[in-house]
Amino acid sequence: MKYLEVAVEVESGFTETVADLFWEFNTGGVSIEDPLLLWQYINAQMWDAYEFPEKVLQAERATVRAYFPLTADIHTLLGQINEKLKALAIPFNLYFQEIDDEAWANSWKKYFKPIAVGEFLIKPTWEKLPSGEENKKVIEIDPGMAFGTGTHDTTALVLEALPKYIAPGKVVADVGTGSGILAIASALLGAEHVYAVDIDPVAVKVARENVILNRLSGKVSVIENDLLHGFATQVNVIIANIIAAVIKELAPDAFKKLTPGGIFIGSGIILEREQEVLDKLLESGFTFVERQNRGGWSLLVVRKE
Ligand SMILES: C[S@@+](CC[C@H](N)C(=O)[O-])C[C@H]1O[C@@H](n2cnc3c(N)ncnc32)[C@H](O)[C@@H]1O
Repeated sequence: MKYLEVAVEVESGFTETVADLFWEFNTGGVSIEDPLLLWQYINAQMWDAYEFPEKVLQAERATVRAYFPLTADIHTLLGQINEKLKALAIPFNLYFQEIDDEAWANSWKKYFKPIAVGEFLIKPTWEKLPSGEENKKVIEIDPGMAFGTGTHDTTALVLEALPKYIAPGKVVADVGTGSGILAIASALLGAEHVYAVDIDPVAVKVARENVILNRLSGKVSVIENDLLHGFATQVNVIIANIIAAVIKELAPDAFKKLTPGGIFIGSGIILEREQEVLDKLLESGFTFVERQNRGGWSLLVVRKE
């Protein structure tokens, strides 16, 4: 299948804003080339400068790329993206080109390096385990065209929170699993079984491959489904890193599908909508446990008493 790659050049501080705008348009994937961020990792000696093209390291501005299926209404979509970018009132340049999906899958690899988040070390399959990180729980990930390399604040917030809520024996549902990263992390923390659910068949395929890569096929089942509709099993923990509106939609059903004492972890909530999502969770019967904020994103944890 052919895709349209839409590339937007902006100042470093605006990459997440542009990425969020692309997610609003339901892109299948976003990649960010940000020279400032690369230099932060290089200066912290986590990554090596020689691994990145000179052109990217010396670039004055960051580039955010997103991918959309090349369908008949692609020109309308491009027009809408252009209008939304103008409304942000920030300087930008917009480029686009047709690509095949293989090129897209590979575009992630250039900038995805091993990264430590909480107790975990997320490692692309093609990289070696860095020395000094041997005591971390290693998650091998090849994100392909699915969301979830661990570098996004919404994923990192969940990875940091998980050890508090997942103990050996727990049964977990990871709704909106993307690359499967949070389901794999839950299994590594000792969950008895994890149901990893995604509505996107591409994410389901990628998550299944990552589960096999981490030798967790017996512990993680990847299911193509819309949220938890028709899902009959009661679970102890539900994780959902999706977006505010979808978490609100999921809240009443999540309450029903948790056992007493069960925990719901919601992420991907923009800060402006945190209270609205929390209100919906409380209205669904949950009690508040904790909130964490980073980079304009909120993570909410609630319990079914
Ligand atoms: C932001 S990504 C999160 C990926 C990964 N869990 C992480 O934390 O990095 C959200 C995922 O939710 C999935 N999704 C969106 N709406 C959904 C729905 N109604 N049911 C199931 N999955 C959904 C998307 O396909 C996408 O893979």
